[in-house]
Amino acid sequence: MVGRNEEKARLALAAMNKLGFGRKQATPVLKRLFRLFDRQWEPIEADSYRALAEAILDDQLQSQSQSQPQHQPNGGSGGGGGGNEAPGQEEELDGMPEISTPSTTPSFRATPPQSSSSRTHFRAPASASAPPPGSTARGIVERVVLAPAPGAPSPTALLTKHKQMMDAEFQQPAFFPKHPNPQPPQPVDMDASGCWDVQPGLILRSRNRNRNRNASSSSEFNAVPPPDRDRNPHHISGSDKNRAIQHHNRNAEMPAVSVEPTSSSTLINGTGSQVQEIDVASSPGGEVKLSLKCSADPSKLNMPDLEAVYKMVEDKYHCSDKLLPPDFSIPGLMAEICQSVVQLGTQHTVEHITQSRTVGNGSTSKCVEGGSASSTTAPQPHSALSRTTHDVHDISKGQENVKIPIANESGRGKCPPSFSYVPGNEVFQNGIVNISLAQIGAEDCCADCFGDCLSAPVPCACARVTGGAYAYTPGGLVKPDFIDKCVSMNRVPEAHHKVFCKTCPLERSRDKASPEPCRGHLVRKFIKECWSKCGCSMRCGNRVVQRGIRFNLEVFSTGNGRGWGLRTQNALPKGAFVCEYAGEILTCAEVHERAVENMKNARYTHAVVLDAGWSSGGSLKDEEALCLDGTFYGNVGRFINHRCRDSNLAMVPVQVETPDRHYYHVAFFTSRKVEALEELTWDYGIDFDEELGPVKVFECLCGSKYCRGSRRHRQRLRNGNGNGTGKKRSRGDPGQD
Ligand SMILES: C[S@@+](CC[C@H](N)C(=O)[O-])C[C@H]1O[C@@H](n2cnc3c(N)ncnc32)[C@H](O)[C@@H]1O
Repeated sequence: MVGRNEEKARLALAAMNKLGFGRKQATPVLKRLFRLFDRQWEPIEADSYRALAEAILDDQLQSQSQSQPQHQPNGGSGGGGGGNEAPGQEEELDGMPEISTPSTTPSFRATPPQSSSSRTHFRAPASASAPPPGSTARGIVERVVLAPAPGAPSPTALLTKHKQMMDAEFQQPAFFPKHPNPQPPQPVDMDASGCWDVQPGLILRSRNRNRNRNASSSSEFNAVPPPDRDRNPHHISGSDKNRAIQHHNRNAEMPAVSVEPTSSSTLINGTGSQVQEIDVASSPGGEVKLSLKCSADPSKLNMPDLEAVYKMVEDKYHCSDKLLPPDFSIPGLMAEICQSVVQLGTQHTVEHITQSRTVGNGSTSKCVEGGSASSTTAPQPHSALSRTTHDVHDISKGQENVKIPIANESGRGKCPPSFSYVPGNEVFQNGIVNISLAQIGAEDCCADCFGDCLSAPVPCACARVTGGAYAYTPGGLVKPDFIDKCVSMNRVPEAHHKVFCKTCPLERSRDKASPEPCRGHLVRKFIKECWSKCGCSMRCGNRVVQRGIRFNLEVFSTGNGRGWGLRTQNALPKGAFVCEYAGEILTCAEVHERAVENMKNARYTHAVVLDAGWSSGGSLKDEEALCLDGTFYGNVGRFINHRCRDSNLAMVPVQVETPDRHYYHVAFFTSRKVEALEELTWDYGIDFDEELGPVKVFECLCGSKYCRGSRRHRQRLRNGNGNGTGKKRSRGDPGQD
């Protein structure tokens, strides 16, 4: 074993030698690391001996700071830089071969410059350098280096980790960039205590690091001095709290930057642990120091092993299905680390990570997501549903025929709010959807057909719904005249036939005791597709919607206040099926309840009323008055934004599984040719002036010249000088109930 160690040590020292570290300097550090890593070579050899090189660099810096009188710790010998070893620890790597230092200049030399004024370091104030009273034990300094992430980053790649045993005298852990800078850095004296706060309570002044050196002691920081705003030229008000904040140190020579985590990155799990502070300090020499502060009940906290913390965080990310969650962010990752420190550090009171699998900015990873594989979604309150991460490469996670990426032009890793992707509708709770083969009579299907109904000489029974002619062309498009009629229904609803319920379930859902009179429901044109009882094949031209999305779509951030939107990657002809609006099938009453609840949480309910087949004079039972809610379970249809009048999509009710018109598919077809990358929009048919009690209608930002929901337009109507058409009912608005 000694022979193997000898050889390993020889190679390690040779590698260090190439970096300009002599044997004398490298050997003691190597010995320390060897012991620290339980005599394992793997962590030492990893990344071309990176841990070793960094530890040597640390030693160099430490020994330099030790040599500075103002930072000389009280007593104790120099640190590891000179290779001082505790007695009795020499023998571990006996037989280490002598390696001569080459006289040639190495590719980069990490040897510190001669004078302390020409090096860069971060150091605690002199007063903070003294070891805590009575402290003689070796402390553990644990460092997290956020490494640059070339290519697709992984949490493991982002975190380079090593631990370094340090003597108690080593009070000033130095922070380095990942690679030593070949150019000697500019002289910097980074007195962290010189950084001030601009936001008391949010960003704290740097603290006495020495207090937190004992691994088993609880965290203790210096009290926060009041901010000296007069002296701070960069005071930023609370409204700017998500921005990077410039701090200046007291002598205003060395800038430091403090970055607060965004509010979402501090939304952590039930342990209540959050990143209270993320400080980023930079020096003109290009060095950057990051520090995290999180807090836990000091009476319960025992500093956990950093490896365990890393493992906990890595486990969470591995659970996010190989890809990083789309809402991945560095502050989110830091939050995970803080959270894991606290969780592990207080493990005797908090269960291990099975309780919490949050990743990124608080989204729950897929591996614990309940999902919705069954045809009925869970009846628990949705506010309590766990959150789902999105796959930026395909928001449908493989559930559609095509991948539907989330375009992220801003490059900031932004992501749509969490919801569970379902390619088709799911019954929530009380809604009755009568889907049974027995219900499909001979008149509702074409059992005798074969192959493609569209190529048969006589249209089949399924075409009866569309007047005996198929709505689709052999090329799979909806015929232009059919689409035009659907469009016209949205553009001039008053010119189309409406039915009026005796007692309207929509009104009942809002006020059961004394519902308002029905405001009418447009009688829409349906398409009936062939289905299971039909004799034709799946390739029959009368099966379009049921075959799913065919065109390449993408979800994108509109960037103009309308949130996320849907667009096509390629040009689309008129009449092309884009997608359906899928979601939970709820009764109108259930949706209204949800909408009111969501409103309290400043969240819109994305629901569409399935009233296209409500018949005249009837009195629909509550459980038959259905809606589709895509808020929590939905497909890409939930991203289609509203555009007043000249939208490029038309909504068509399509019957697939049942002739019962209380339930149908809400299918979107292009109402005209659409250009590549053009946003896909639909006129929700909203009356923006309608009062819906607690449920608010959004202010329309569609930009159409026909816009009826902009603030200006509504103001004009209120002032009486608009040409409003009077009150009309909003029916298909996925932005309200
Ligand atoms: C079905 S969702 C559409 C997707 C949504 N933009 C998102 O980010 O999830 C409907 C919601 O989008 C927003 N929205 C849609 N069209 C809009 C428009 N023209 N102007 C302003 N907001 C709009 C409203 O908040 C509405 O409640």
